[in-house]
Amino acid sequence: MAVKNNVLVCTPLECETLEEMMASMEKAKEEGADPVELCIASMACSHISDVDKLIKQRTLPAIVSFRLKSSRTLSNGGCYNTCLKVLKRALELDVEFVEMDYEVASDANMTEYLYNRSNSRIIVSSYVNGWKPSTEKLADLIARMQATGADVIKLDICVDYITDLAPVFTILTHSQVQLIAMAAGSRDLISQLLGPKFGGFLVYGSLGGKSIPGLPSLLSLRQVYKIEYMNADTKVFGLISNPVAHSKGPILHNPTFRYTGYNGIYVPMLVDDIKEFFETYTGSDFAGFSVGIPHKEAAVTCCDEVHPLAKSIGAVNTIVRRPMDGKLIGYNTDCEASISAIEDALRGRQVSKNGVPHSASPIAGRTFVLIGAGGAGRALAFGAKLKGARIVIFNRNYKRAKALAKAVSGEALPYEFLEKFCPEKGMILANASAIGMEPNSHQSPVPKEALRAYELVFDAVYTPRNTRLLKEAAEVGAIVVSGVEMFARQALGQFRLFTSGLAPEDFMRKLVMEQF
Ligand SMILES: O=C1C[C@@](O)(C(=O)O)C[C@@H](O)[C@@H]1O
Repeated sequence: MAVKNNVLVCTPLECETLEEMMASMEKAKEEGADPVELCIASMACSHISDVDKLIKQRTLPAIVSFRLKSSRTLSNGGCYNTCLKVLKRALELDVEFVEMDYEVASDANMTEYLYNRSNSRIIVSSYVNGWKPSTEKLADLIARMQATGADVIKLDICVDYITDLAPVFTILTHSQVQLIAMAAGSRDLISQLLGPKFGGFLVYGSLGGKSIPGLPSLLSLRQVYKIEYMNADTKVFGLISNPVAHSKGPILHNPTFRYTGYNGIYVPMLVDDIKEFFETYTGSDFAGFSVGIPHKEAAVTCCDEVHPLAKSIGAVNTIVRRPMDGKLIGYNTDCEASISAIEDALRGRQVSKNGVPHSASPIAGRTFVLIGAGGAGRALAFGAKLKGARIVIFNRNYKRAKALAKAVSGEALPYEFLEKFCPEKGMILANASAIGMEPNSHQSPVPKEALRAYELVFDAVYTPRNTRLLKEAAEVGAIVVSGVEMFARQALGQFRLFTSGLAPEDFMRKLVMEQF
């Protein structure tokens, strides 16, 4: 049985009135918050007098904070005085935690209160903004903040790239003082998700199931990531992609880690520069990666060794750090996943004369029309070629289409010809472009009438499950194969590589059916 850590999960409450604060607190309790942060600066001026009541009636342990920068209605001078008043009162009322900006904690007016506090623990916070964090600079800032008598130090960090978080993790790991690192931006989600692994004192989650940039939802922290079970030995797996928020990987891999008893976490990583990412995160803690758009081709050059199939495809969607020597090994699980999904669907229909399914690939000798020449397109093209199909490629960037066609001895045609392309009936169509993906689910790469030329239509897009392309293909009588099928199969292949052989296929399939 896994042991729980003692990391606190907190949700900040920013409400205008006492009633709203109380109602949100109840909701936070239901969603699994340990303490709530009562952000008093968010309360309207006329309700500040309710702070006493709010603290006394709280139903969860609380952090009372007054962030000077976010005071809703008060002018600067009034704001500062109100801030001191609120924090002093919170100390008098012995609230569990009182949080204050570094400049407030350094104010002589607070010294006596800080010194004479009884049970309240003091969180001193500072913004790390406008400079790139380094371990030296962060350590220096922490030392200065500690001198105020803080029990806990909080760094409110603003970074441009996911790689800027590496020194933050180093500081979290080595800090002698209890530390909170809060980085709120779309590239910073892992600052909260991995906080418990690196020894963070507390992490934040948002209320109401909504994750806002940089802040995972409380519900996902509790139900998907189960971060209360994370510890220093937890291996980190991540999806390197841009965009990344659409991925269902976390809701598939995380429960599967727990089901198999593997101590791992799978997190979305919004990465801009994959090369820089691997130059920065070199430790064995970062054990494996899925690679999504647009990095699958560049990923090949980041690996120390690449599996022959991935090498010939020229795209990697899975990277494992080999425990023995730390080398990065690249694989491609998209190819087998997509081609086997198409084959199985065709086999469902194709039965030989004596009633036994054909053993040869049902793709062999067929015309395979491919839209897209990126990482997923390359996997499909090479897979179809291996099975003996004739490949015709359409891609908005014609040069890329031609290069891929050359590599698979196929043909590239200008994108405008796609709509009218109908050399024969009964072809196979595969969309490996992002057309039709949420939020553009009203789009389809091929008009409905043109779909009559195809026996089977496959869409690599899996959000939504039933894309417009697939709906229209089904309406004209084609066999349809959803990207969800490919997603499930490629994820199973990844999980096997991540864990050196675990492959709970039935469990993963059931999850996909229930959750997608
Ligand atoms: O194409 C996909 C989907 C994916 O990017 C995701 O959305 O989770 C993960 C990749 O590994 C895979 O090849």
